[in-house]
Amino acid sequence: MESQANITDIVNNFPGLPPFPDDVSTAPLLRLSLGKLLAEDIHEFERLFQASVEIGFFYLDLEGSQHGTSLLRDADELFKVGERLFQLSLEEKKKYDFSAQNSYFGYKGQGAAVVDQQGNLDRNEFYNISKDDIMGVSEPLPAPEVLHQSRKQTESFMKGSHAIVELILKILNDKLSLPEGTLSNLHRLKAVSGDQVRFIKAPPQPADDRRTALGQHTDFGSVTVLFNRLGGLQVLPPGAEAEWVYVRPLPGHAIINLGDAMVKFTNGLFRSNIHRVAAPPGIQGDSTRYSLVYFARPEDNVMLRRLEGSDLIPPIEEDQVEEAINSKDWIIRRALGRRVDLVKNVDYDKSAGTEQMSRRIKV
Ligand SMILES: O=C(O)CCC(=O)C(=O)O
Ligand SMILES: [Fe+2]
Repeated sequence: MESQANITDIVNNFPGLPPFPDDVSTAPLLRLSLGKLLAEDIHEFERLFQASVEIGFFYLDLEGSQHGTSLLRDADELFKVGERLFQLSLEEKKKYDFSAQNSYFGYKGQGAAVVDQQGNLDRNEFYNISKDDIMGVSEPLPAPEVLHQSRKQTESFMKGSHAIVELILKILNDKLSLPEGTLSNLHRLKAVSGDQVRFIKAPPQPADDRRTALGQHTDFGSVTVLFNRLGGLQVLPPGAEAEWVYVRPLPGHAIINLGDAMVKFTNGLFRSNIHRVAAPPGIQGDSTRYSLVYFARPEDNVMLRRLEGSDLIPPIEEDQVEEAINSKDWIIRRALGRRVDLVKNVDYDKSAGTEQMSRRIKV
């Protein structure tokens, strides 16, 4: 992996927010450029492939291309929407908790999910907006006025993020020498899928009781486009001896990571790295943390199994059994399986993803 020297030359902190401390360990993620990927820079394609195999997380520099700067503008607007959304009363927000209908769209209150095997509860709120709702592929869900008013911005952010996902999938498809369009045909913008935008708010935690706000997990889908501004996101690099390290937020960048579906499609060639959200480090811990995420997932009926057609994808081993599960069922199991308000006795392991495979520890 590259050293972090290449990020010291950019503006490291977000205006109006306390700085990320210099004395905590950070993940040396590759910093890729959207402009270079769009210009078909083959060295940049190679780095994307490398990041997908080695850790499954990287920064994407969005400055310097029109697509990137317009996505950054949309993200800025939606950060403001997220603040207004979470300011609504709890009573109002709870009207949009659709989990009882087996849906992971809408509101999730703080403390609704367990974050570890000990049963500790999460410390953040979510609001998930369905791509299909915004794109007119499904019936619109009830939503608070602030979200009705920002539908156009949400649509623009979704399209911009989805286009980045498509670009990444196309490059990885070519790198794997899969038949043209294999990956993008499983992620069509107008097909029914669990793609969503997520707003997250984590309030400051008491100084003497700072814990995990969002439990360790791998993302469920294919490609995640994440915007955050305060530290707190941590990744667990591969290997038995690995320790949690922070991902330092960088202005002008998205953090991109691969999810379980990409691990399954490539039978473990690509990684879906384990990550979690801890309290923001140092003086950042006194501020409210917001994130904005676009999760791209395979279309609902896509089976999550090894793809045929690439010599680079390892074959299924003799003692390996592939579970027959489609994208929709996988996501519901993972998204709702750790909800204490829905499941009587949460079986933490039953709703696990590809963590074991991603840790690259042979058992
Ligand atoms: O808030 C963040 O930085 C990460 C959130 C995350 O990992 C998720 O929502 O899956
Ligand atoms: Fe995540």
